[in-house]
Amino acid sequence: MNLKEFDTRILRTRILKFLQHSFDDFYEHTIAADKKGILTWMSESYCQFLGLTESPVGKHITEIIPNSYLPQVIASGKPVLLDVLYIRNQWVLVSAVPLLNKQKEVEGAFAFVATDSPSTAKPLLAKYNRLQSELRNSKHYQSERSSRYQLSQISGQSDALKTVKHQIRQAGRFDISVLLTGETGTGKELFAHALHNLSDRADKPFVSINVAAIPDTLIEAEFFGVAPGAFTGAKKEGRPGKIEIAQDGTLFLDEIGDMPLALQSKLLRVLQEKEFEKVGSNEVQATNVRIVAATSRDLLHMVSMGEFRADLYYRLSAMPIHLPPLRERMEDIELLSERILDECCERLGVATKELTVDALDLLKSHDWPGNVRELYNVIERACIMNENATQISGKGFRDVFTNNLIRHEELRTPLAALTANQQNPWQNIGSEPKTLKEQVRETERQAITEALKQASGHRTRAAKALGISRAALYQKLESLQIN
Ligand SMILES: Nc1ncnc2c1ncn2[C@@H]1O[C@H](COP(=O)(O)OP(=O)(O)OP(=O)(O)O)[C@@H](O)[C@H]1O
Repeated sequence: MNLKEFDTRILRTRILKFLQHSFDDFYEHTIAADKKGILTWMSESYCQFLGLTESPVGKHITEIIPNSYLPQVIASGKPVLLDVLYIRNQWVLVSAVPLLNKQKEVEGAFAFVATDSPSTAKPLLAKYNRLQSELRNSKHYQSERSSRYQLSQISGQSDALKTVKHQIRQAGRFDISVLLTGETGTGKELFAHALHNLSDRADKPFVSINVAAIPDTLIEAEFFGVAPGAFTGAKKEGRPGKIEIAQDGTLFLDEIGDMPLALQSKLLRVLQEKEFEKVGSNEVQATNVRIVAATSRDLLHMVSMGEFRADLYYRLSAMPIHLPPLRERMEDIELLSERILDECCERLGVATKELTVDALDLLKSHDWPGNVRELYNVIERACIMNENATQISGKGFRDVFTNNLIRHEELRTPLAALTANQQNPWQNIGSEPKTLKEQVRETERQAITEALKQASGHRTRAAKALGISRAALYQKLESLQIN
């Protein structure tokens, strides 16, 4: 062996040693299977992670991990150098390599798995989860014309909720207008989606429009669309309105109580005559949409005050369905909380958790003025505050409630809030320097979140406290992706 060959051998040995140590540090679990996919090895830590009480050796890999990469690696003979896999409610990092004999035939495969190795896997997985949630959000925007929720996805077993589900199923069978009423955060939008999915229009568009979020000056164009060259500055080719986009499907009008009177008469025409005209056009267009409207306001009272057209009210409420507030269906808290907890852990990329008995008792004893939305926010906050815990106890929620109260006080004395923030503006955000734009976004997000909490999720009150219009608040909620 010449000197050069000797150097190369030493170098290779060193590299292999280094790799071995890196794998030990980085990957916590290992698993191997033969060429038929029968498990020949699984590290004890992996067995524990998977919750196995006996050795899986001798079983087919897919019996233990149905979505494992090993069968694919065995079949192709090609490695999966680094990928993610969803196991036991969390994402893990996986590297899988084929084991080849001298003839380069596949003898089996070996995989390394990292779950929450603090140095490498955690930041990577956290980033992956963040990207996933951004992707989900962007898909949500892309698919705003499709309906996302089924009735079965709406949690709750209380009699009150069962009655609502029954009414929604009934309404799904008839092509009539439906008016969903109920306090803020009771799930009106969720039920509107479910209703659409149950109807004959399910494979047609579901288009949602939040009447309160659109300034009065723009609402007509948003609703009916704009004719080509309708006015200076308008697009040459014009643009369709939501009514046209929802053709043959469902048009969901959220916060219908905020619809200006002038538009109310035009909507009545849509309902009665099934026709409309675009802004800047006299051409009458036929339409076929089902209208589902929702409001948290007392529309009948508005009718008596002359703020809402009586004829429109009766047209819209061919089938009125009232959603009960959470405090009237406390039996649903447990199911709802568990579902929301799982969802939050997955979305935030934190360890999966369960709720202790005293945590559930505490949640059941709260009044929930902000309904399910408030419950969602409280659980989300508890998840963040107990990021690495496997349980959230009553104390965990008491901390959230206390924290909310303190921050509400801060909000009432803006100077105090300002001073507190100036002392350590990034205490909850991390230590990396942020651009001015990010800082402004974060400050806005905090102020809006707190205002909503203080107003128990009531958006009109929150907008008032923040000194902005409802429409501006809705735009911020959307751009800052606040639930
Ligand atoms: N039964 C439920 N199961 C699961 N999540 C729910 C349920 N009801 C409401 N939510 C959640 O609560 C939040 C508020 O729901 P939604 O927006 O449908 O309420 P809303 O009555 O339309 O509120 P607003 O009147 O303020 O627009 C959403 O995050 C929704 O996913």
